[in-house]
Amino acid sequence: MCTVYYGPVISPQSLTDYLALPQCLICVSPQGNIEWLVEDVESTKLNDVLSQHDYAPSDITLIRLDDGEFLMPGLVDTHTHACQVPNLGVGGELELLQWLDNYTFPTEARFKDVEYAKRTYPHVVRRIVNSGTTTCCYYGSLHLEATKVLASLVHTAGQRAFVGKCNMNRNCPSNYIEPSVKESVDTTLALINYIEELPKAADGETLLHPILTPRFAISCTEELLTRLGEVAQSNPELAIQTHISENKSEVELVKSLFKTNSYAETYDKFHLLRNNTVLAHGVQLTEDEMVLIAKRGSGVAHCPTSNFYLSSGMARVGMLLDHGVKVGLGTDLAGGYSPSILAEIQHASIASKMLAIQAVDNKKCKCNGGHSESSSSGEEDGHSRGRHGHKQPGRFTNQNLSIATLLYLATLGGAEVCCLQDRIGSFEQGKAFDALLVSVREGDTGNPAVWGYNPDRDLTHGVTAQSADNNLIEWLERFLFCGDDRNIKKVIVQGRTIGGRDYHPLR
Ligand SMILES: O=c1[nH]c(=O)c2nc[nH]c2[nH]1
Ligand SMILES: [Zn+2]
Repeated sequence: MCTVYYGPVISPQSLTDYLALPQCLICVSPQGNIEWLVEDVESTKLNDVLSQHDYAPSDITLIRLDDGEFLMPGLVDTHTHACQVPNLGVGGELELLQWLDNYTFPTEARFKDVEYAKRTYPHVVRRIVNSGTTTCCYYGSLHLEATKVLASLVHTAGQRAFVGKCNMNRNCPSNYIEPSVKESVDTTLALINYIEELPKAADGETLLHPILTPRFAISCTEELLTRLGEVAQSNPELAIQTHISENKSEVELVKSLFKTNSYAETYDKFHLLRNNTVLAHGVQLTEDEMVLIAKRGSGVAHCPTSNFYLSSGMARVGMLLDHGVKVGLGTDLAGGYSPSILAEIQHASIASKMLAIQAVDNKKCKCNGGHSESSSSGEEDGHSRGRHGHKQPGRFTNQNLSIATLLYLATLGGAEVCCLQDRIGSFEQGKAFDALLVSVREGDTGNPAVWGYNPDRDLTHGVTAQSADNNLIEWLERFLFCGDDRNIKKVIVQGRTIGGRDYHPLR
């Protein structure tokens, strides 16, 4: 039986535009795909529309959204570390390389104990799902068995995901390092095989995918990257995730270890930059690297919470977009301290505003003469020069990210980074129904912030057609900036509810 949702719907369209449809009808097939969508349906016309699609009301399950509720595409987390969740919110006084040695490697080393993984990972996956993440790119630890536990849990939960086991055979502590290239590659292949052999839904599509996960260039020898590049080349569909250019000391170390001119060039040398590569961070990327990444079609996981927390800097998202690089958002737990992509939306917005403010300040300095050019995080910003010698920004460079752009990065942009844009990220006929049912009603959610403490706004008395689309735009904005998991009533993947406040599987 099909499920038909009726009510307000938000759906991204492009980096600069999204649909806010107050009275939308979405029909979801038993397989969880969007059969059809009708944008403007008055309540009185509901049965007419159903019968136009050859349905009698008894043929379908109708879910009418309550006042103050809306549907939006599920959030995509393009980069997180399941094995660092036990360390959330600790260690933020350090920068990347010291933080890895002092906090992160010891935390991940505990997953050698499979029983620890079995106790820990269920909470990790549940928390991430209930945060509204319908698709997630997970890093596991370097351990095969613990990462199989993670993969099985994600599979059972029904989340759309990529799960990878870290490859790391140098510059790591002796109790948390792979003993040989062979062991690293063999266990990687074993995990890929394990994930591919997990049971498939009879009529559904595969939600869980393996992903090649060289931790970062510093923790991999040339021989290991060569072998991983070969694995990648023999399997073009296999996704790849790694870190790139997060921190200045890291970038310098990579260039000296590999004798390359840039971090991106290093991965490219080993055939690891391609259209299904997810590159976390990119804070320090130069414009030449952006050009190369765009040429290879790789995507960047922008992780602003982590970038602020570990004092890495602010990724130039606008410039990446102007170079045609695909960009999504990532929580990067536990470099980031929130499992919610909403926190990344908020921090991405702030980071873009900081960059815009700095750009204006730098420009004023130049106009007054005498100051050297600087950019927030790189040594150059490389735009073509205008008549007065000022660099000319593109459409997004140095601009505040708009609500439309933030929404896009969190949904369809993330889907592009994962090469899943034909399946998820927006509501379109034929796509999978991966969605959130959001409520902004205070009484419903226990989150007064979203309702704005305004006694004159009483949704219980209904939304008028005239005011509805304005309200909807406002609801979205409030949810993105003041919302949290209390506002997410249902987390839906491939048509199936897998989490959210209303999800009580054991009852
Ligand atoms: O934010 C990060 N988290 C990590 O675990 C990591 N490893 C390498 N580089 C990293 N960056
Ligand atoms: Zn990371």
